[in-house]
Amino acid sequence: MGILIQFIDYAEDKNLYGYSLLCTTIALLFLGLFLLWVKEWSIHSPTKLPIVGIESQGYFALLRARRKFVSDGFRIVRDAYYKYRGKSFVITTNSYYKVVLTHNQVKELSNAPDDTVSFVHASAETMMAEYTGLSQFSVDKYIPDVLRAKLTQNLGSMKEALLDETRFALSSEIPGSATDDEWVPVEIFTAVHRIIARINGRIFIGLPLCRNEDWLTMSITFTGVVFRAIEKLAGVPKLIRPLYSYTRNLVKDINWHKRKARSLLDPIIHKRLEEESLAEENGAVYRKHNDVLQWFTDHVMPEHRTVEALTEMQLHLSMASVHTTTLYFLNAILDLAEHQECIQPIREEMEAVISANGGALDRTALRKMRKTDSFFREAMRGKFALFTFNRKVMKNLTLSDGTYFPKGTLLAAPSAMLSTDPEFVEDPETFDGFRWYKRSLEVKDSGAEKNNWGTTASYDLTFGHGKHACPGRYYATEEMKLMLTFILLQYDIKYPEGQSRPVNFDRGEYSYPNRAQKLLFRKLPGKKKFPFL
Ligand code: HEM
Repeated sequence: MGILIQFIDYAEDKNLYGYSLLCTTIALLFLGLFLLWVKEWSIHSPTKLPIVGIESQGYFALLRARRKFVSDGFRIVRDAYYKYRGKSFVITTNSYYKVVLTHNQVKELSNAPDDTVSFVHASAETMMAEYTGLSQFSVDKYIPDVLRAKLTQNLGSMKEALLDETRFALSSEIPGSATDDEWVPVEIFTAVHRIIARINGRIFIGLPLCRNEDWLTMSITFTGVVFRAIEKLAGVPKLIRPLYSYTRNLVKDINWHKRKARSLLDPIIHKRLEEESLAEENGAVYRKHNDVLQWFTDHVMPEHRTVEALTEMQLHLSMASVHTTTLYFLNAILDLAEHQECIQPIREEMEAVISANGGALDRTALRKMRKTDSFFREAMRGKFALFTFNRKVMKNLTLSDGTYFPKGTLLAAPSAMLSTDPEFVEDPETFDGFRWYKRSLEVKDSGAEKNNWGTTASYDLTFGHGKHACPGRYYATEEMKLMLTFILLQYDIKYPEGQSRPVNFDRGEYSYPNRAQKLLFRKLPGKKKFPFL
């Protein structure tokens, strides 16, 4: 202290007082930043639970653990899941600590109020919303509210649009064979991605924009652009993220997509709004469009009836739906091409239920395709995502088993582990396409729907569970069944000679099928089996 006073006296003498004050301020600032840095990059847990994935103490060990999670996250979580069986633990992912919940804890939290555990705040944090600008409309809950209130209920009235677009999408993306005997190679990832983006576009924004190539490309690429920005941000400490994001202009591509999407939607939204107000002025009835854009327009507060807000919601919707459904369908079709023995029983069931339904492919027929249902559900066990049911604790919380979570803790359920745990699934290592179908035959009427694809449980979390369970899941499952029906009633599929189901590639929290894989398609001989094809 004496030295400091002497230094200040000296500085005053030498008229250096202002200069030394500046130096001290800068030094304190750096000290503060350093302490914040140490806090973020030190090994600590939000709770007293064991931390997994870190091999030793110290800053560099934590850095290594975060990198390791990206390459080996599935294995690390699997080892810990069985080591601490029935108990929760903490994992350091590439950027956060997350508490990994048990299925009983998922059950307890599944309908907890949003001011206790929040889905939206967890998404905003993990999607780095403050940099990527992705929180604005999810916080308003417009998207899930509209989907819950309108989408599933309107699937019946959208039947013709769904059939029309599926037919158009398949004929556009799957090349026809010249002769019935010819096998044609199809880049299956690209084809499925585009088919799903096309069908979603028809339901989300309608004709003609859904067939616009720019819109199609954007609804496919937006997710990748956002996730690339998130991955880059996750690799740098929180402290320098604002500077990093600004200097690297990470949101440049996101903003470009938003501008482009706005320019495409602008004339459509304006036309619709003008026609509606003209009809109102003339006392005429405005015939509303039957698509998600119309439902959003009707639902939002007046200040959000703008091109900017409605476009942003459409981009969010693409992000929630296009990649997820593509990865799901891709896993299933790769499994189906491998399990040739399942193709004919599924095809026969499709033909039988459609014939019994008077030749119509509608929701009633789709619901009765229980072998298809079972196959899809089996295809996703242990794949897709390491975690779902992501939540953020909004106030200090103690669960009934005594586990304590301080405010701010991020929670997640190990969905890939639960769906491959022998406690919940008999003989989990075996792929059995008709597992859930056989189970549904064993249980009597009321229990049968538990085996339905799309029904969630605390140990079956592909679509999450509880009050935030995916509101698009009934649409997604019907869309995928529809696609598969169109494929199997018109084509045979198989792997190119000498190839078989490629193993998925795990990266961080996600599991990806091989995107370069080709499948061979061959037109079935004879005339079309049903008029809707
Ligand atoms: C196979 C495809 C899909 C999968 C695997 C999937 C999976 C999920 C999961 C795991 C969640 C979180 C649930 C939770 O934490 O409890 C979720 C939420 C959500 N999904 Fe999906 N989803 C799919 C398709 C779709 C589609 C097609 C749409 C839109 C039409 C959609 C819209 C949403 C929305 C808006 C949420 C947020 C729900 C909320 O805020 O409460 N998803 N989805």
